[in-house]
Amino acid sequence: MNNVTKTCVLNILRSNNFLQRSLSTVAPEIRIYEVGPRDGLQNESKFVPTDIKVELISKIVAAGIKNVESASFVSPKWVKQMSDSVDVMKNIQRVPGVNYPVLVPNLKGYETAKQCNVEEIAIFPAGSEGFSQKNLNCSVEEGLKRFKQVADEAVRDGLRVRGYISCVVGCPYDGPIHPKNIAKITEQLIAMGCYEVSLGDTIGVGTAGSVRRLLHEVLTVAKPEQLALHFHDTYGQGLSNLLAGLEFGIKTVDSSISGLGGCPYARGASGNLATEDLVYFLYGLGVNTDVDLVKIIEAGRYISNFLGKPTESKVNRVISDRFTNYRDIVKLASCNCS
Ligand SMILES: CC(C)(COP(=O)([O-])OP(=O)([O-])OC[C@H]1O[C@@H](n2cnc3c(N)ncnc32)[C@H](O)[C@@H]1OP(=O)([O-])[O-])[C@@H](O)C(=O)NCCC(=O)NCCSC(=O)C[C@@](C)(O)CC(=O)[O-]
Repeated sequence: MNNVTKTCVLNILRSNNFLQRSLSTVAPEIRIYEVGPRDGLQNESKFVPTDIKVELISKIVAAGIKNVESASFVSPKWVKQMSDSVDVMKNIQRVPGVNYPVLVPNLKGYETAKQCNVEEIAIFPAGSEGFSQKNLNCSVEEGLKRFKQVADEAVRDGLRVRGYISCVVGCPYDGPIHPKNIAKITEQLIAMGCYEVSLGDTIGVGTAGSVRRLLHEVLTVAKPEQLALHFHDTYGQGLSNLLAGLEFGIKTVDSSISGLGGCPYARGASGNLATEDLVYFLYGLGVNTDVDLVKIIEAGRYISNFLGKPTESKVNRVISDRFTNYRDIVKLASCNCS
């Protein structure tokens, strides 16, 4: 073995030890925050009728997911797919203990959200100037001012406020984004009263390396329990990015049924990390999840069939119908196929 090979092997062994040590500190429970009915559908050109959206939400909840972002009170001129959000919120059968948050861009959207008796809203400044202009028609600073007005009202009304930051690693218009910029916005969102800030890799360019660099910076202003990870899977890095994030003690993960998703104002953005792939991955880690993968797979097939396109979830694609009990899939994911 030459010296270069020896160094490589040593580095791999060291990183494996590090991985095992850090995985033992991974929380036994992970909170899954489903964004499919909003982030997943907003980019679909075929209009999804209200009853299909409502049925999708109900199937996801029936599978055991407790947080389902269900609608978006943005301008219908900007995102037509979300134009029936009031009807969606009025028609879902709310199950006690389940959180049905909605996206809100400004005070006008907030007033509509309030009329729908929501308990949690999400505000969503951009991490880059280019994306802010395209997505919100204003600068990052103006966006933050606007979102502070919304957060002030919501906190006063006793609602929970979640913050997203988009383009936390890279922007389709401005290129790479410095982690310090994201830490600064995170700090501002927490000061506005956000109980959690979801770090959005909107165009999915992140890697385990860039996610680590980002988290090193953001964790100087926030605790792990104040953060969530939101990865689009454009370059197939979603799960490895997630593993990098879990090593920092973050316990909330956003995902989208069937891997749907993308942003109409972010060129090149593809779907989010698929919920089916996430649940299978968590089974394999032995992380406690009360989610029934068989039912989640059914929900993914339901919406993919409606949209008339194949699922983006690898797990959904390969798990055959012979699995009728999610415990069999847990065994498979744990390599315990007796
Ligand atoms: C922010 C605005 C509204 C500014 O849009 P604007 O055109 O600058 O708004 P305006 O204040 O000038 O108003 C223009 C018209 O829109 C109406 N309007 C204004 N607001 C609303 C509202 N809330 N609901 C209904 N109507 C509204 C308003 O009443 C007026 O109507 P008019 O007088 O012309 O008839 C617009 O840019 C917008 O809606 N943007 C949102 C776009 C969007 O939803 N993008 C996808 C979100 S996903 C994302 O950001 C990333 C994330 C969160 O998923 C994380 C990740 O993936 O990384």
